[in-house]
Amino acid sequence: MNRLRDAEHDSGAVSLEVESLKVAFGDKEIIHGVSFSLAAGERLGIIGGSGSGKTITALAIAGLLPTEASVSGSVRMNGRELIGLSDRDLSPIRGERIAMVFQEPKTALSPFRKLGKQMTAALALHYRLSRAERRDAAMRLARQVGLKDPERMVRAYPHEVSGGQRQRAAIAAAVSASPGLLLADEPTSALDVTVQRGILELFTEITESNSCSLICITHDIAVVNEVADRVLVFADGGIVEQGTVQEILERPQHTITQSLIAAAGGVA
Ligand SMILES: Nc1ncnc2c1ncn2[C@@H]1O[C@H](COP(=O)(O)OP(=O)(O)OP(=O)(O)O)[C@@H](O)[C@H]1O
Repeated sequence: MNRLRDAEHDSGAVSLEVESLKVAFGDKEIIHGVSFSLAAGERLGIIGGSGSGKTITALAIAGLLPTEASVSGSVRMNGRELIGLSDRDLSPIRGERIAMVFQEPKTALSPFRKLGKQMTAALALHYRLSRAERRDAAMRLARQVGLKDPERMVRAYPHEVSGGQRQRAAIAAAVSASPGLLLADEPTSALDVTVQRGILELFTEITESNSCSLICITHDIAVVNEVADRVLVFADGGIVEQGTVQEILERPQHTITQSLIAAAGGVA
């Protein structure tokens, strides 16, 4: 297990500097020159209505845009420019340092593989693990993400557990190789309200214990209030407002922000 511990020590939250980021599909520009920064260890919320460009911005940072997209501007991770790097140079940087969690863990997890295998897939890719090492790692991850009865969980298939348990397993898979940045896109939208809070608390715990930065995309300002220090408000492919969560909740300037707060039933 020492190699796994080394991997953990090798970790560290990453910082981002995004400047004049533009994304276009053909001649249609979708993201119109977005600039923001993320300090190492910071938790940033990105809110905005449907189609405002939140997901495309996150995918551009993670280098996961479809090939037909064209990107310009600058994304520096820990000071290193990522835009313009070849796929070969980019994939180890982005692949190992950034992990994503999506809305529906059913799509992130294969229905045919046991959760323990899936939680440790990224680790197994980087390290030659014995069966016992991999099992230990799965149990450790299951405990870390608060999966009760980890023995059963690591042997279960996704359809045998609840939606909240699946999302915990997906989070375990995402953080297993100690990323420096976790990008979560609507991570609680598919879950019952009762399990949402537990998952949001898990994000806070995990970013602290793993020394990891967080970008959480959501249309729900109550989610931002739970997990983020600072928030960007997106509309029409650009940032219309940004500030600390408290500033945005107490003094929203833009009508979009005001309507997102109203939609959440006021300040959570
Ligand atoms: N592959 C694509 N080709 C062309 N346009 C695209 C493509 N993917 C996304 N878009 C467009 O980019 C815009 C921004 O989409 P994006 O998914 O970033 O919005 P979003 O803010 O995440 O919204 P939602 O909350 O609905 O997911 C939308 O108008 C969408 O139609």
